[in-house]
Amino acid sequence: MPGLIDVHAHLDEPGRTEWEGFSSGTKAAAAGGITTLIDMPLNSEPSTVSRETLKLKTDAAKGKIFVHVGFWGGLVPENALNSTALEDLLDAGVLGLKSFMCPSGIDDFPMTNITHIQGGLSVLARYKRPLLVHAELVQESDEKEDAVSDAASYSTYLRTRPASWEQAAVRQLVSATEETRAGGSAEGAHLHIVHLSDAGSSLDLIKEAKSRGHSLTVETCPHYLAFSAEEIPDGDTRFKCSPPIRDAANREKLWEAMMGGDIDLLSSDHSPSVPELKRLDEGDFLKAWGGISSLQFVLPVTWTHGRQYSLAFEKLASLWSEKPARLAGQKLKGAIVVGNHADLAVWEPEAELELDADHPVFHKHPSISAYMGRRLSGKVVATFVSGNLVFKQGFHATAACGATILAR
Ligand SMILES: NC(=O)N[C@H]1NC(=O)NC1=O
Ligand SMILES: [Zn+2]
Ligand SMILES: [Zn+2]
Repeated sequence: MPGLIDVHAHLDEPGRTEWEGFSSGTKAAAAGGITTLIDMPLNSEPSTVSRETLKLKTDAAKGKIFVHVGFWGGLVPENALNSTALEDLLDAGVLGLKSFMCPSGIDDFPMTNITHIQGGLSVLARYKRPLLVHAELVQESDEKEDAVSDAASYSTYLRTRPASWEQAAVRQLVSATEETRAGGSAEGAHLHIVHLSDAGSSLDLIKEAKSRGHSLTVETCPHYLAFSAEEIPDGDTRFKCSPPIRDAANREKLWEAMMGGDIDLLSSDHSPSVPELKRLDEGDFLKAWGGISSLQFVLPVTWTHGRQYSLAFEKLASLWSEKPARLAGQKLKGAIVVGNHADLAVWEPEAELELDADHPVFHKHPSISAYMGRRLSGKVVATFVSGNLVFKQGFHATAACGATILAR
C-alpha cells in the first residue's frame, strides 16, 4: 500500500532528544510502514515558532532520518497577530501551523485564544496551508474538589477533562471557520482539528459546519479506537493522554463516524517522554506526562481493531495515506500512481505480532507504550522511501536516506 503519512508526531529533537529524537523516531516509523512524518512544533526545545527555530530542526535532522520528515510551525500568542512573523515562518517552509486552545504542558508553547486563531487563519488563507488545533477549552467544573481524591484512578483523570472541554473548543472553531467558506474573507484557509476524542456533540458540530461548507477536517488516533476508559487499569499512566480516552460507547461512535466518512483521517499523536515523567511507580494520573507512545504500531492497531468493522484496504489507505497527504499539501504522495514518489509499505495482514519484551521496538522508550503486551495482526515486512528500501524483516538500511520536506 502507499506508505503511511503520519501528520501528527512529536519527535522532540532538538532539545529533548532523551524523549525521542529523529533517529529513533524515524526508525520506529519505518518499522511501522510510515514513510512520511510531519513533526509537531512542540516538545522539542525550543519550539518551532520562527524561521530560526525551524532551521534548528532541519539542521538536527540532517543525516538522521530514515523516512521523510516535514514540519508544522507553532501558532503562539507571540507570532499570531504579527503577520510579518507568520509569513517569515511560512516562507521558511513549514507545511502549516499548529496551536493549542488549552495549556500544552510545554512552557515555551503557550495557548492561543480564538482571536489568535483568526489571525493565523487570515495569513494562512494566502498560503493555502492548514491550521491544526488542539481543541480543548478549559471549563470551570464543580467536580474539581472531588476529582483530586484518587489520582491513581483513571476515572478521576477522565473527570478532569470532560467532553464539554472539546465541545466548547469546537464551538469556537466552527464560528472561526465561517469565513473559510467560498467567498468568505478567509477563503483558502483550512482548519484541522487534531485527535478528536468526543464522538458526541463535538462531532455533530463538526459535521454540521462541514455541511455548510466550512473548510474543516478532523482526525482521531488509534488509541481512541483501540482502548476504552473502562479497561484502563488504575495507575497505568501509559494510557494518559489529552483529550482522554473515553468510554466504550464513545469508542463505538468514533468507529461509526470514521467508517461513515465523518472523521477524515488518522494520526498517531506519538507523544513520548522519558519514563520517569510517566510516573509509573506512583501511578499518578494527575502528575504523569500526557502522551501515548504508538508510532511503530499504528498500522497493526488500526487493522486489528478495524477488522470487526469491515475496514477495507482502500479505506485504510485513505485514512493513513491519501487524506494525510492532502492535509500536508503533498501532491506526489499518498497514493500509488505513476509519477508519485515510491513511498511504499509492504505488510502481511494475517501475520501476528506479540508485543513482548523480545519484539524489536525502535521507540526510544518502548516500556511506556500502551500497546506493549498486546497481540496484534498486520506485520510490516518492508518499507520503501522514494524507492529506497529503508526497512526489511526487522532491519533498517544503514544509510538514513529520508529527506526533509519544506513547503515552497
Ligand atoms: N505536549 C503534548 O505532546 N501534548 C500531547 N499529549 C497528549 O496526550 N495530547 C497532546 O496534545
Ligand atoms: Zn494535542
Ligand atoms: Zn500532539
